[in-house]
Amino acid sequence: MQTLLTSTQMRLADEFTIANKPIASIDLMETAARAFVKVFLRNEFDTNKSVAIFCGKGNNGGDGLAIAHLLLNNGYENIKVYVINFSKKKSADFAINLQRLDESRCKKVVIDRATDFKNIKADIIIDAILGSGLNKALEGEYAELVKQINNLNKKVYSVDVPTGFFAEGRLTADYNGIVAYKTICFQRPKISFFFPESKLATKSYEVVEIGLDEDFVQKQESEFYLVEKKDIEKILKPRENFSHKGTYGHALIIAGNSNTMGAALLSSMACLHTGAGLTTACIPQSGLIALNATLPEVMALPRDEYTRIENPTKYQAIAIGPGLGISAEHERLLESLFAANLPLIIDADALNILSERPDLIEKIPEQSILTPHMKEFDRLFGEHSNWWDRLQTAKNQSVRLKIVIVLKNQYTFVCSPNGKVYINPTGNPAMAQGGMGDVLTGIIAAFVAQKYSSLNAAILACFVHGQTGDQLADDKFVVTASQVAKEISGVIKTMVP
Ligand SMILES: NC(=O)C1=CN([C@@H]2O[C@H](COP(=O)(O)OP(=O)(O)OC[C@H]3O[C@@H](n4cnc5c(N)ncnc54)[C@H](OP(=O)(O)O)[C@@H]3O)[C@@H](O)[C@H]2O)[C@@H](O)CC1
Ligand SMILES: Nc1ncnc2c1ncn2[C@@H]1O[C@H](COP(=O)(O)OP(=O)(O)O)[C@@H](O)[C@H]1O
Repeated sequence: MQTLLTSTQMRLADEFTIANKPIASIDLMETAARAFVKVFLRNEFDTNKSVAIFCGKGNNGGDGLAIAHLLLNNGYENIKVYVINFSKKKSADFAINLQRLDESRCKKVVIDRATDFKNIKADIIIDAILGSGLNKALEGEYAELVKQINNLNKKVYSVDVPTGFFAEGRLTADYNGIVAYKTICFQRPKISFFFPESKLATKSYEVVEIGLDEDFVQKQESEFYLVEKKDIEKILKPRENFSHKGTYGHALIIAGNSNTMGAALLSSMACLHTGAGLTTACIPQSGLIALNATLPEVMALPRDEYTRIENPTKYQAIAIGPGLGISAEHERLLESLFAANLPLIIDADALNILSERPDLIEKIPEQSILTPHMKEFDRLFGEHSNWWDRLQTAKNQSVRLKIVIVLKNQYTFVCSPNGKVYINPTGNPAMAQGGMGDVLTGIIAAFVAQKYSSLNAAILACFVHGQTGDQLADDKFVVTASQVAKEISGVIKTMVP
């Protein structure tokens, strides 16, 4: 897992590295600038293009000055630096790099007022005005300048973080910072990049190593971790010699209704392909033919209005909700399962039933896994106007109820009862189609059946679900839920030891 750091912690890592490694502050800045330029040149190899570099007077601006120098040395002839002189203060490394630049042949203009700023002819803009030192929203001259830069409609590369964008904390819809084409950020992604609101600030981001002490960075106390493939490879267990279907658990999927049988089929199919030893689908009578015809490996437990799950302990995992439908019978079914006090996987309509019964929320068995998307989450725990607040609620509720909340999104947040948030990096917009969540539920059920802890099952499931979608999207515009369900097994095979 990559530990994600706040801006303050990044500054500490910077100080620690300078104090403990044989590298001076100005050289660390040079390393950061080099790392930026490497990615920049890979994206923009036509050195005939003209580049305007906007530099504030802090360390972000210092990076910008060093970048100007490096681009000149890499064949870019048409570079112009705009020094934003709105503040008297300047950082020491900015001052050193400004002197170096003055001694070079680089063109430089000082902007004292946003009104000094004339139409810029450059093909590309590099934004190094303000970085992670941002301490309040942009206003006055800065806001005006940024507005004018955005109005140029040029391709903007931001250094470390778009000017005006908070690297962590609440993001609002009235964002007035730089709109970047790409942000090349240092050592770790910014926590804010994982929130949907970040699309207002940058189309994409790329992280570059700048030589900060990795050990120090990794050991920082954090609430946020980014899951990596190597974590998944560590958690996944191989199929053992002499194992049999009983070894890998029995999963029960309570799902589907007359018009939503597909949800039950998708969950069951995903459960099957993720390796549960046995899968039973608890579906209405009307779905039996469909189930038998499409998923012969799955057993059926016909569901009617009087259905109770006899002996729930015979299942190692019970998932409830996809396409279930909301009714008094289903409410009673959910309540009776809660009474058995076994951890459940709770999705879709089972979540919607809970949002009508706040008293039942208090009775969710510990270690259960809830898989809400944004709307289901807000129905359960109240409206949120931004994702930061929503995630704080998810974190608090996971701790309070001792459950795992899988808050689904492009980057899904897995919130654990220990207060940590594990961010899933896989998945893509080709997966934005109905049924994809049903597949995720089936995958989680299969991992729980195979005796992974609730937290590990959720982390594993989100990763392989997204990874399968990513692989399929290589040559597809859209990826369907059944395609993902069928391909999971192949993807797991590439990651299992
Ligand atoms: N840490 C690392 O690992 C490394 C970091 N590096 C680089 O350093 C960057 C961080 O640099 P930094 O700390 O000097 O701050 P930066 O963003 O340049 O801001 C400067 C000053 O602007 C001001 N200011 C803030 N908000 C404002 C507002 N809304 N409107 C107006 N003014 C505002 C504020 O001054 P104050 O308000 O306190 O007077 C602040 O001090 C980082 O993004 C990366 O590029 C690399 O070089 C090497 C490794
Ligand atoms: N743009 C996207 N990028 C990555 N994953 C996505 C994207 N859109 C949807 N997904 C994934 O697909 C699933 C959608 O779940 P959900 O909204 O419950 O779907 P449904 O109810 O239709 O089955 C989630 O796991 C989500 O992470």
